[in-house]
Amino acid sequence: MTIEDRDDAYLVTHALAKDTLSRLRDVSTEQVAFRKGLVKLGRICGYEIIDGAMGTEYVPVRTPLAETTGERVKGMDDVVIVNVLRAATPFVEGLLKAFPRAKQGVISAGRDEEAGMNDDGEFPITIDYVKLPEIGPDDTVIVADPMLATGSTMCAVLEHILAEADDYEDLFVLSAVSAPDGLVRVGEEVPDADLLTVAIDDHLDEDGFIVPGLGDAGDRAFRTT
Ligand SMILES: O=P(O)(O)OC[C@H]1O[C@H](OP(=O)(O)OP(=O)(O)O)[C@H](O)[C@@H]1O
Ligand SMILES: O=c1cc[nH]c(=O)[nH]1
Ligand SMILES: [Mg+2]
Repeated sequence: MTIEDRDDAYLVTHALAKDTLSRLRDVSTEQVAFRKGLVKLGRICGYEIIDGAMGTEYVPVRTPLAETTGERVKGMDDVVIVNVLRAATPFVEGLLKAFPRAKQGVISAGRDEEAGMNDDGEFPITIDYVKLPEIGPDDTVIVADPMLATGSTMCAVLEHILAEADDYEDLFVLSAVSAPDGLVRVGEEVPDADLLTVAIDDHLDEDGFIVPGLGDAGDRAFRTT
């Protein structure tokens, strides 16, 4: 397993995850390669969640030659993936390669960049659309957003999810790059969530961007400015 348990989060340490994230960070990686990189990273993270959190059960298998015992991943039909629009869309596309039968939720959330960060390091968040599947006690819920900066978006998103779902098997917050501030904030506000990320970066700049980070993930994937 290539997940490292730290005090503030679980780190996905798979070599391919690090390689893919480094290409995403590169300023010369253009839109198509950036989007494909997010898809790839989502798939790798999905496999890591399967390996680290889901486990297998024994099943009888008949090969062309004999009866034998095989293993099957448990709980693949009890997975909920929440796509935090918009930057998570390619990331979720990759996750769905690992969890093809996942139930899917969508929450459209955006930071009010014009209002800016307040003195507590928080952004006002606008939530425009929420559509979630039914979430039950057997479900592994994965809330995906490639960037966890101040944590304002994720806290607002989790508030909506928890208002509709009070019982689940596991709740993962999955990001590609996290800032220490965001991890602390989400960890304090939703202690029940397991925070999973590929990298924990150094700090936030005065505009609330992760440094070194990878810039604005939504803009780079969707070619907006
Ligand atoms: O932790 P926070 O400080 O809240 O920042 C993280 C959020 O910022 C980005 O979204 P953005 O608001 O840029 O929307 P977009 O996905 O449409 O680009 C990113 O995808 C996160 O949702
Ligand atoms: O660094 C950041 C912070 C928020 N959103 C992004 O896309 N990048
Ligand atoms: Mg953005």
